[in-house]
Amino acid sequence: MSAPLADQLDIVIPTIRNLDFLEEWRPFFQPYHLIIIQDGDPTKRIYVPEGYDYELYNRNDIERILGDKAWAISFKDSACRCFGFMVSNKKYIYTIDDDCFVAKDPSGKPINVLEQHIKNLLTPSTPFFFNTLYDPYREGADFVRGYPFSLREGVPTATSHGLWMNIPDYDAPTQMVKPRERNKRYVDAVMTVPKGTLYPMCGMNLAFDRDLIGAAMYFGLMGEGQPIGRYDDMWAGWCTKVICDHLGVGCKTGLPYVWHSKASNPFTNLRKEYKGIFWQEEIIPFFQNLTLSKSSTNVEDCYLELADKVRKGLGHIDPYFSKLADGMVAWIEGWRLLNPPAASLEK
Ligand SMILES: O=c1ccn([C@@H]2O[C@H](COP(=O)(O)OP(=O)(O)O[C@H]3O[C@@H](CO)[C@H](O)[C@H]3O)[C@@H](O)[C@H]2O)c(=O)[nH]1
Ligand SMILES: [Mn+2]
Repeated sequence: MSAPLADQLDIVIPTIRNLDFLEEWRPFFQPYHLIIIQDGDPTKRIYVPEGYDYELYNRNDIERILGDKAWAISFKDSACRCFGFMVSNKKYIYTIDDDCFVAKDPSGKPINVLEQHIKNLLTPSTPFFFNTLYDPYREGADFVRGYPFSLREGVPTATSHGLWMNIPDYDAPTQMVKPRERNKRYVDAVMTVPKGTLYPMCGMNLAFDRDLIGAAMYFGLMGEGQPIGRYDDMWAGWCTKVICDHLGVGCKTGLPYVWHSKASNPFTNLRKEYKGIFWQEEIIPFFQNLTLSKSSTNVEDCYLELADKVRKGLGHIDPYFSKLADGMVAWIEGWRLLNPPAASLEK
């Protein structure tokens, strides 16, 4: 099996259950280093299948490493995975949920998600003009007639958002009215999300370039003690997309697919996400109308400017958003603590 960039990519897995799913992924994942974020009870022992190279962090580790900034990392929510993005020192991250397994393409061939995500990340994005034949850099495709040649070089790709066969990532209301709906449709396409368009980024099967967008991949304040859950990846998706648009880098969605095996409880999910369902009707226009200043030329500065705009622009909805803005600042402080600029390392 191919294991591209095995020395440049970490796999981040949040888990509050177990890691048995890694047995099925072994042919594809074993060459890579894993960063496991153990959520919930830190005294519980999580078994990692033999033969994997990994580091594992539980809540005690997060508190020990981040100290007075640890509060910004969620507890009892998959949002905890972003701590893995912070501690990694690799250029690329792939994150996957522990109930996602190897899917098969229409020919029955098992899908090597890392191979496809890396292809997506290493080929340019086309956010400024939509190519109707989808990914023009793919074997057997190209830019179609009328596509401006001045734009055909594309821009660097920051994120690669994969999809899911079987259990789709639906919100609780949709899941409640369509409990038996399964995604059986394999769409053989990768496309760039156009500039100025937001998208619902799901953390289930996601890869990104840490150098290009890692510092904005904060999954927010969710789970225990918070008024909202299951909007962790959505929050990160909105923040990263406006910053990618500002910095002129791209976000792709489509291939590869994973097999999402388990539907979480829609009633529990409704309790977690209901505030998000009506808050997002104000949050999304906020992001759609947001512009970042020209002086914000790197991800960290963009993110701190965004935190300030969140405090001012969303604080009226609920005091939660001021706390979330504080969390965004604490996240960058933690990011800088664990990822000091290269120059400061030379001293
Ligand atoms: O308290 C928790 C709950 C879960 N996890 C780990 O996070 C992922 C996703 O958990 P699960 O599969 O139960 O949730 P889904 O509803 O299928 O996930 C979708 O909703 C998003 C919620 O944010 C999530 O990213 C989507 O994939 C598993 O690995 C759990 O073990 C946790 O760490 N803490
Ligand atoms: Mn799941």
